[in-house]
Amino acid sequence: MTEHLMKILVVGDWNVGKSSFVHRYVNGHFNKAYKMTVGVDFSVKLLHWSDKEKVRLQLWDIAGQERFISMTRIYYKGALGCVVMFDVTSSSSFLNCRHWKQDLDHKAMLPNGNSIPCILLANKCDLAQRVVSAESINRFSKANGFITWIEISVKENKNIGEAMRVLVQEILAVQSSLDQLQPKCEDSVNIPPDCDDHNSRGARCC
Ligand SMILES: Nc1nc2c(ncn2[C@@H]2O[C@H](COP(=O)(O)OP(=O)(O)OP(=O)(O)O)[C@@H](O)[C@H]2O)c(=O)[nH]1
Repeated sequence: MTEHLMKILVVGDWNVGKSSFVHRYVNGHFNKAYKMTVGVDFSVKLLHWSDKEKVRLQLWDIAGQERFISMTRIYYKGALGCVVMFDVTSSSSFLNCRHWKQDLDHKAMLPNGNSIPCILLANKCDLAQRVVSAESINRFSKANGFITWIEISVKENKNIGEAMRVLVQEILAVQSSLDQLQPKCEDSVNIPPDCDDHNSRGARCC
């Protein structure tokens, strides 16, 4: 059985439902009351991905309030994937997703320099007073390098597991293509015969 460990960030403006999303996904409950995140909260979820694979997700729920944002560079280190969330009843939370995505791309990247896989989640679709259209989300998602976007309702438990499955699937695909880029023993540069273990400049493969 192989176990993959994945650090996943959950970012977006304050009050869009990030903590509720993580709580729903990990514990299966919804809390109506708003409790502001201070700094960062962590949760872990174990997925039985297939007969041969488990995925241990480390979810980093980053506070959306402006005054906590200066710490995020440290939080982003080692992340393999990201959820950017907004509230469909708040146009400013949607517009700020550009900032969250750009910030992510500056602070976290794959070993080959590419952006880490990131999904855009449109939360609170249970509410009637939505102000962000599907068409503009679609355009925005494509223009800003998201894997895709999905409409969710944490309150009504709509598309929560599905959205995370799409993200995990993409992370596994990206990680597997990166593994294939790693030099294998037979592909590596031959070490001259006079190089031995004491030569600190000699690159060794296995
Ligand atoms: N109607 C509705 N309300 C929701 C939904 N998801 C979250 N909420 C409510 O939105 C409010 C904010 O949710 P939080 O999860 O605390 O928001 P947050 O993004 O973590 O906020 P910060 O911790 O400040 O970054 C709470 O009152 C939730 O109950 C949803 O799908 N539908």
